[in-house]
Amino acid sequence: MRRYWKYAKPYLSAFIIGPILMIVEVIGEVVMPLLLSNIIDYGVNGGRGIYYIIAMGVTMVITALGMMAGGVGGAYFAIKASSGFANDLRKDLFNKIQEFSFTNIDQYNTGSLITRLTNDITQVQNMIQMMLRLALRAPGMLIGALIMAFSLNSKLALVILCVIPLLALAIYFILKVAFPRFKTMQKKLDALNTVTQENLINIRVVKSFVREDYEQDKFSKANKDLKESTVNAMKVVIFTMPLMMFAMNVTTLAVVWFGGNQVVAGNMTTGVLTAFINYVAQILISLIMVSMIILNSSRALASAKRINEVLCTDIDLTDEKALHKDITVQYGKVEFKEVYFKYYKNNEKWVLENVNLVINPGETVGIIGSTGSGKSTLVQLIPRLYDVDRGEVLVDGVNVKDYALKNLRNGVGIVLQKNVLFSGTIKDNLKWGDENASDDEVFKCAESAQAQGFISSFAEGYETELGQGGVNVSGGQKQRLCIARTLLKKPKILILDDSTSAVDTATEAKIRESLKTELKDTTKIIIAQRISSVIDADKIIVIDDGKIVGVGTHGDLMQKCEAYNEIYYSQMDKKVTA
Ligand SMILES: Nc1ncnc2c1ncn2[C@@H]1O[C@H](COP(=O)(O)OP(=O)(O)OP(=O)(O)O)[C@@H](O)[C@H]1O
Repeated sequence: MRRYWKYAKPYLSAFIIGPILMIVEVIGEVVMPLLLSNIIDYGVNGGRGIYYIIAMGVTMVITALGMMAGGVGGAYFAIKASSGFANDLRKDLFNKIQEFSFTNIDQYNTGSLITRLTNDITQVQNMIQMMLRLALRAPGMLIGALIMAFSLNSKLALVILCVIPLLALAIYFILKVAFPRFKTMQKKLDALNTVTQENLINIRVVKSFVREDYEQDKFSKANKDLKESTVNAMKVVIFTMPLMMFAMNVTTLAVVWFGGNQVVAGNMTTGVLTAFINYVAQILISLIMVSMIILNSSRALASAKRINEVLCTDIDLTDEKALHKDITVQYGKVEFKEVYFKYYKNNEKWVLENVNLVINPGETVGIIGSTGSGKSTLVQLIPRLYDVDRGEVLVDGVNVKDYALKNLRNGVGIVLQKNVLFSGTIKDNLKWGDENASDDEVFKCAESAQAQGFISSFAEGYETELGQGGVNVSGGQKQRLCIARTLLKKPKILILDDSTSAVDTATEAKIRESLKTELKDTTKIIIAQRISSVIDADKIIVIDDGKIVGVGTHGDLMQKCEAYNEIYYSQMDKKVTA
């Protein structure tokens, strides 16, 4: 609750004025039946005449207008407060996700995060809006109508009191059943969002594998699960309304029966009975409102817990304890000292084991190894995308944990293996590396990444709009744009994680050449599948099953590293066969 108070505070005036205005409506609702009873008893039956009836009628119209103003104002402030609250909460939730480390991101699936950012917040917003409109109105109406009913005829009012505990008990049981069902419903919505999102992102793969039927079945199942869990939860809600109506009708019948007898016996007037029936209706309607508030709150509570889960996630990778927050990467020296790492902390096997390594400023270092040997994992430790479990990674002699994350990552440019572009123009995408870069700088980096040629061939050049994820450029073009984007960052350490795999060898050689001549002082770490991509490197690191099994130039490794020889000859064989 303390967490949510923060979001209510900026809208405190709306949170207070809204319910107060709703009270105006309640007062009107309580007064109206009394005015009606006066018209019947004193105007019609009591013979006070037409002017009395008109005066009462006018009072009723004025009261109704007041009620309308209160209702509209109350609703307006309720909407203002609840949407402001939801807006700020959504923003904070999104910001929190931006702070997530890679490990945190691995914990949640994207569909679930989308549900939490959208539907779950909407549930909380609806609950707040409902609360502000009804939280004072329902109890106000209940108490007001009860007082009026007792003051009109206390014996008859006892009939109403009998039904209240029964209803309260029924609501309690309904809620007990409803809460877990709402929780399940939100989980099913997560699953549906995940299936939908995965399908839409990978629609081209689905089509190329002709797996539409399979995907349709998968979607239908998730959709059916959601439908069933919704029906299951709503059954409880469906049951609430008729139960309330039943109680209302039985109570009204009892009041008409006992009240009617009193009218016949001359102990009660028709006007009072009419007013009484109105109050009974108000009492039961307010009970329905209370039950709706509670029911909706239980749904919103399930959502609030899910939102809280994200907000309370411990960010396992922060720079809070960094000792040198103000320093930046100056030279680009990288050292690994007895580094051990694994993704799943309960696993026995290390993904990286006892890694010791020194990469000097300005060096070009190639990393070679079989798939899954740990190459990407190794380089991701440099900009602290993951933290080591044992040992330390140093940049310019300082532990990466002691840098401000922003400074470290500004100094280390990494082109990830699974890199994506964003919707927007090519220039927008490149400027992602440095939003203040001049056009000349953008052109220069595109040139170095060998992207200038194909960009100029597009009719719109740098203003060409890229589709979502960069769908309208080829794989190799996309890789070159990603490299250019990273070059704009002017990093001291440049890491290319298999970033030229889709680029032809001649273009790749040109990229290597331009990196060599134009980024002389930058430390370049290049992960590659092809030995030809790193053959000229100052140093090649060979990784096998998470361990470094060879470090040296191509010549050194050919002489002393068996694993390197295996890779080399397997690639030469392929070449000969090809
Ligand atoms: N996010 C992750 N969560 C859990 N395990 C992971 C994750 N990323 C990689 N792994 C595992 O860690 C090991 C090393 O993976 P890594 O991506 O570093 O290999 P790689 O040498 O770069 O492979 P490739 O050449 O195929 O890109 C593999 O066994 C892989 O399954």
